[in-house]
Amino acid sequence: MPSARIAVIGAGAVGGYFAARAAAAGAEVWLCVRRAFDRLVIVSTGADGGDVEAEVPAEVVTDPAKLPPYGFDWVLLATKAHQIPAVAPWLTAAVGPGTSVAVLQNGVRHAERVAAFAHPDQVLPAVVYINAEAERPGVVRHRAGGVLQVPDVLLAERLAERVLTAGEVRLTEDFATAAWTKLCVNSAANTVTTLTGRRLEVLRRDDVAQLALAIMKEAVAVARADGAEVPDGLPEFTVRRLRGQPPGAGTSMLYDRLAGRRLEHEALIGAVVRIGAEYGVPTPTCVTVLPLLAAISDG
Ligand SMILES: NC(=O)C1=CN([C@@H]2O[C@H](COP(=O)(O)OP(=O)(O)OC[C@H]3O[C@@H](n4cnc5c(N)ncnc54)[C@H](OP(=O)(O)O)[C@@H]3O)[C@@H](O)[C@H]2O)C=CC1
Ligand SMILES: CC(C)(CO)C(=O)C(=O)O
Repeated sequence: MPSARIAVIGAGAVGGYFAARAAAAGAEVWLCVRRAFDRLVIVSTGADGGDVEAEVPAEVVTDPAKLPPYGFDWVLLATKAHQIPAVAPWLTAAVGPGTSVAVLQNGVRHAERVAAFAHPDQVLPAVVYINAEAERPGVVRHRAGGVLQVPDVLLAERLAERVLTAGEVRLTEDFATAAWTKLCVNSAANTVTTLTGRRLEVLRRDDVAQLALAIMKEAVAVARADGAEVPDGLPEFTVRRLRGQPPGAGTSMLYDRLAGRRLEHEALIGAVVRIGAEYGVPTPTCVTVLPLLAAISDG
């Protein structure tokens, strides 16, 4: 008897990695995909520096009508934020009255994104700490991390007990601050890597680090206006930490640029600009770079 039956909608880098963790914890895993693949493989770096591949036991389905009718305990939603409308048929098919929905995405105000599909009591927003890249359908390269930060509510305890492990689900009493803290990081890291077309090593350039700091300082001001208690020194700490990421580590938005896909900029630096405007907090650096991302994304 599996610990839980879960559907992963958005079986890319994040969805693929946490699908693997859920399968390892004994869950029955269904991957809801649009591009079929035979098997999900997680690639990591072994002690000798070579690749280690682990195959994940999971069902792969390409048609929402093919999902089992008996209902899922959990949906792990791990598309990009702007892809949610496109996966509406999957959400409609997979979410029933007894289903909880974990939203594994960057940005803030996660629960609002799935309000059309699930009651707020069924939704668990999650800040994702990982560095992973979907190299092709069914193949995820995991470089670092693998922790979800979630509100300290009953659903979170259930996720830790039945789908993942306690070490992978970190509870916080102030989720808004957690989400904003991560958004401050993404507003800068994802932007400078995507604009330069380079991985996080680009932050070792002092001029690029200065741009990242300017973006993050604006994001911190907006976060605080929105009630988040982001720590002092977050921008400087973040640049130091990102400079130390493993070789090859990029950002989820850079991977989209490299693959010629639409970008997630509106949910990241775009959210800083929009919410800043709501509070009258100026974000001149973010306002300046946002159209560049939009131009890359929309052509
Ligand atoms: N990658 C990372 O290291 C991190 C990412 N995040 C966040 O996690 C979230 C997910 O990012 P990430 O995993 O990198 O993204 P990916 O692009 O790797 O994965 C998204 C997945 O969603 C699938 N998808 C999109 N539209 C559909 C559709 N209509 N039907 C079925 N599947 C669909 C994509 O399929 P297809 O392959 O067909 O496009 C892809 O497999 C984002 O909010 C990101 O910001 C947070 C922390 C780190
Ligand atoms: C922090 C970072 C850059 C790690 O991958 C991330 O969240 C992303 O790639 O979106």
